[in-house]
Amino acid sequence: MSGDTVKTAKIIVRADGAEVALDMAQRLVALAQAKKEGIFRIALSGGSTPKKLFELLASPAFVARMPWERVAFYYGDERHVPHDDAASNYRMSCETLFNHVAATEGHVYPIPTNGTAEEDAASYQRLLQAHYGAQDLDPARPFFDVVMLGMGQDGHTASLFPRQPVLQEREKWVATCVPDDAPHTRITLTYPAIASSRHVVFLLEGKGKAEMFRRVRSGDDALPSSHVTTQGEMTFLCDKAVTEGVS
Ligand SMILES: O=C1O[C@H](COP(=O)(O)O)[C@@H](O)[C@H](O)[C@H]1O
Repeated sequence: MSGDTVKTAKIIVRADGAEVALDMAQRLVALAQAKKEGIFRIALSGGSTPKKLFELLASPAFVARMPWERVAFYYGDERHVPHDDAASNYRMSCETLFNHVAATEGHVYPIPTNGTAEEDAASYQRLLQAHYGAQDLDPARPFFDVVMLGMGQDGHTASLFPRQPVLQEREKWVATCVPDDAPHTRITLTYPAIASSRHVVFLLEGKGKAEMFRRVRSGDDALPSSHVTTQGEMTFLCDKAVTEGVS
């Protein structure tokens, strides 16, 4: 496996957000179809960027092509709010995708938010460990087939926010984070859990992401996104506005 970092990641540029979503949907279908045995495990990103992708996956063309019965959906991060809250990543994914595709029933694993944040993070870690079949991650056996990530305008990814202790976490797979300048306590995959992947794909669109993308690619260590690694391949899937002016 490649063992990519953000510096070695491939950059793919598409015309606009619709083309980014189409590329990602096609990529997910191709990877899921290519995996002939076992469950295809995807960690979804939150925020607004993946909406178009989720809607596309719920469209008839993709419903027909995705081998849903072999696909399991997890979450890279969640706001610690009830699942019906407007800020919930799970709620957004249900409204745009899961409520429309019956075949996903029983294959979606939301981060729980009904206990304390610490309890819910520990509970999600136990679920991942049970699905992995071990307490410790083995670099030779990545858990996720695909981890989808976004990037905030402060350089955060998943809910790995600047200046927060979660950035030093190397043991837990799932941890809490209280951003100092963004709403909601968060629950997030940690760096080692994200690294336990065959593919990491950053989905980026809009000129608001250009500056952070430029800084991450140029190795700005202050940004949480700069420290993402994977045991497999990493790709930045961007629209033109993100990469304009970035070498
Ligand atoms: O808070 C979050 O922000 C990032 C970026 O979100 P976007 O709205 O700019 O797409 C997202 O990737 C993360 O999952 C989310 O919880």
